[in-house]
Amino acid sequence: MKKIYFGTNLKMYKDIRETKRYLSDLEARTRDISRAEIELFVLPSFTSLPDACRNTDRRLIRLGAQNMCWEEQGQFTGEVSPLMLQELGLDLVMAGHSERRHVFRETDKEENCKVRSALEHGFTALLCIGETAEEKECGLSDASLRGQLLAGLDGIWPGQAPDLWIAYEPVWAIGVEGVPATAEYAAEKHRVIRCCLKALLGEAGAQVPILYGGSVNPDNADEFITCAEIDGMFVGRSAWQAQTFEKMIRSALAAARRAGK
Ligand SMILES: O=C(CO)COP(=O)(O)O
Repeated sequence: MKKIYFGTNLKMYKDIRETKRYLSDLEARTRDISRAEIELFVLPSFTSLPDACRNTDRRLIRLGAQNMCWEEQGQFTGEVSPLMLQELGLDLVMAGHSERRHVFRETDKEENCKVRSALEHGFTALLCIGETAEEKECGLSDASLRGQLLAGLDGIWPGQAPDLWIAYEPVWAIGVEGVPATAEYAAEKHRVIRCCLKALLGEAGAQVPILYGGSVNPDNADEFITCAEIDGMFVGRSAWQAQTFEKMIRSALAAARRAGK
């Protein structure tokens, strides 16, 4: 029985009070699901993190940051350092979300610095990768994914693989304008990613969880999760109501087990 990963990125939504209410609701609703079966995580806004950390049972919901600076301290106005996140006792740090790469123009090199720093500071690092619509149209999806992995994981060694998660989020599939990938397409790209992880990290690369994200919703989650290649779901909009997320988790988990996962 494989552990199934379910996570949500709250992006720039929910204030401190809303985040607190959401987390306690999600915690209560999913308490009975064995954490040997699922890994549940939430990435709130920076301002909500201290309160979220104080009030959440971290055995039930792991908490992470949506972004982080790779430097410990210095003249980096507006950035949040790994030491500051360590103070909160966070579990994970995300790097390379499509909105960071494409709205804020972050580079592969920067994502790599963040992944390295997150791992060095004892966090689980969640590296997001995904091709753009143009790359897909030009048949460059696989090359783009390989490139982002090669650059993003530069300097990472197999011993660090147990603390590494990957999210495959095609840029064209994310957000209100996004069109979800078909499960078949997502599974195919997960195979490309797995192959690359093995080439980079050897056998340790075979164990790194790969999550799919991009317009996951209650109608398509079961189909994604029944694919052998897909280890979990990374959800935006459809997870921001605890009740909807709970239903999605229960349904997807049951579908995964029926599929023999
Ligand atoms: O960006 C995402 C998760 O990080 C996905 O967002 P949506 O599920 O809203 O498309």
